[in-house]
Amino acid sequence: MEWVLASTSPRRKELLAQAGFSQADFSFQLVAPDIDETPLLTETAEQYVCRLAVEKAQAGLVLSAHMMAPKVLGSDTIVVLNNLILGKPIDQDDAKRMLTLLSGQTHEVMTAVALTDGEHTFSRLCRTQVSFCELSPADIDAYVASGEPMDKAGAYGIQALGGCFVQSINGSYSAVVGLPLVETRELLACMMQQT
Ligand SMILES: Cc1cn([C@H]2C[C@H](O)[C@@H](COP(=O)(O)OP(=O)(O)OP(=O)(O)O)O2)c(=O)[nH]c1=O
Repeated sequence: MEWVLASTSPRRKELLAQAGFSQADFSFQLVAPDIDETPLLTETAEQYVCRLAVEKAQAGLVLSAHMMAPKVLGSDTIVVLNNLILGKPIDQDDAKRMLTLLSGQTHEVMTAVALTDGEHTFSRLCRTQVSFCELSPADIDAYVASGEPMDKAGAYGIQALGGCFVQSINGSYSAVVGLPLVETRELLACMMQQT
C-alpha cells in the first residue's frame, strides 16, 4: 500500500509533513495532477472546488498505476467573493484586480480535499471566512511586485506577506494555506478503516 499526494503545491507537502506525514517518516509519493480547471457553467463554487479535488486525486491515481495499492490525496483551494470564484491570477494585472476586489471585504476560502484508492473515494469541504483590511493602490502594487500572489488563489498568501492584509479569520488556517489538517486526518482514518 502506498500513499500519494497528487499536488505540485509546496504548501500541501509541508502541511502533510506538519500532520506527521513526512516523506522520510511516513513514506508517501508525490505526483503532479494535470486537469482542466475550467468551471462548468452550471456548478456552484462548492461543487466546483469539490469536483476539482476529486479529479486531482483521480488523475493522481492514474499516474500511480505502477504502485502497489496506491491511495491518492488531492486538494483544491479557491477564494470566493459574493459568488465570484477567484483562482490563481493569470498575470500581474489579474492579481491587482483580485486584490482590489478583496480590499476591505470579507471573502470565503473554500478548500476541498479528496482521497481515493479507485474503489472508495472520500472527500471533505472546508470553508473559512477571511476579512481583509483596506489596501491602497500602493500596497497592492508593492505586493504584486513581490511575486508572492502569482501561484495562489485570490492572489495572496496568508502564510507570508499577505498575512499583513488579514484582519481576521474564522475557520481553518491550514485550509486557507491549501490543506485542511482536521479533514485530511479524517479522510486518512476513513481510508485506513477500509483496508
Ligand atoms: C488563499 C491562499 C491560497 N494559497 C494557495 C494554496 C494552493 O496551493 C493555491 C491554490 O491553487 P490550487 O489550484 O488549489 O493548487 P496548486 O495549483 O497550487 O497545486 P496542485 O493543484 O498541484 O495541488 O493557493 C496559499 O498558499 N495561501 C493562501 O492564503
